[in-house]
Amino acid sequence: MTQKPTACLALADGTIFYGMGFGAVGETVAELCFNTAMTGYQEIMTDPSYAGQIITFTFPHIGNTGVNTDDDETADPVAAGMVVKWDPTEASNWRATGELKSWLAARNRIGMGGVDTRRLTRAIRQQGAPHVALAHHPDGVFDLEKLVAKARAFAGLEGLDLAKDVTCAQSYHWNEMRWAWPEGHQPQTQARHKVVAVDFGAKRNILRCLASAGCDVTVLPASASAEDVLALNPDGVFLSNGPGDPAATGVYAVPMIQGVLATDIPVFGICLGHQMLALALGARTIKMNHGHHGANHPVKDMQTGKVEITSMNHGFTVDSQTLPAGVIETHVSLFDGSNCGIRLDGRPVFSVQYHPEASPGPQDSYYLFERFAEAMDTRAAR
Ligand SMILES: NC(=O)CC[C@H](N)C(=O)O
Repeated sequence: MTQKPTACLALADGTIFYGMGFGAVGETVAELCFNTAMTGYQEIMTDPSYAGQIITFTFPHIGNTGVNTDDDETADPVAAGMVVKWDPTEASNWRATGELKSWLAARNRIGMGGVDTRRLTRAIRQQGAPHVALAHHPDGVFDLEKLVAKARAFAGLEGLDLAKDVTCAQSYHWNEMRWAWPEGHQPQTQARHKVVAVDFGAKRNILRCLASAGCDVTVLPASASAEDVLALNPDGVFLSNGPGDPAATGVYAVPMIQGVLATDIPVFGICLGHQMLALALGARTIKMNHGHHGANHPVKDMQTGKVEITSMNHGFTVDSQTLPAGVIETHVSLFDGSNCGIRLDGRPVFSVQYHPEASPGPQDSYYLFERFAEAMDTRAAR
């Protein structure tokens, strides 16, 4: 780096990384993770599950496709900041309607380029997701001691209910479908099933996938009780992804889920929804060393032996050792053997740790939305 650094990342262990700031000016503290996806930085930055985290992108060219008005997974970026190898260049893509840098600045998020992201990623893998302070000051003046102290003072994501910060304020209706079709799948143009989706920080493409599988979706805030959910007389209940510690959000969500499980209504959960379904069934969740964040994670379907390439974003995991009798492990990560899916024996209740809606990522797992719709068809036919 020949220019004077304008950004600085301080890890709680005292390690300092310098780079060039972009986006918003200021300071922020968070947990640091790395994401290995080669595309989809806009979807990643706006995934509500990233609340409380700064993302290191291992793919070096971030920003070159700009930003557009279609790819946000929620209204604002939710990740606390981004760290990249190269300073983003000007956008060059037919879909671009703006530049990453000004988009980040307008949304008050800090970016830092010119970083040795390989070294940083190794640090994350070795020490576990570190607590960090990220500063962007155009004058290049940093109080390093204060930044390290800020990073140390950050308590981390364990025990944090962040779903309450990113859930919708009020219930709403969703019927927008996907724009593109995964190969071999057909859109269901008739909404056949009334689904309640409980929003712990839902990505828009999940709601689109539900609509595309034939669901008429009513989204409820995370604080919804079982009575609120059942009052809508749903054909199926969906539990969304979301940020933070599943055990903390589970304090109020688990009783809701257990109330739903007392009926015969089909239930489908993704990521945080998967973790909290597991909690509701009596399992435990634990914090991972550095989590899984990327768009190429191989997962094995334990029933068929088939491997799916999946999109992932999680820092907690269901401890498969604690799955009670009657809860079947359906999917397992081929990277580390961690749990990636469960189902309740003999019941249309299932969930996955990964993201079948992709955004970004491969479309291998879209069948799960259709499986949910089929479960509702089966119940209706009884
Ligand atoms: N994408 C998600 O829903 C993330 C779930 C949870 N917050 C985790 O980090 O494990």
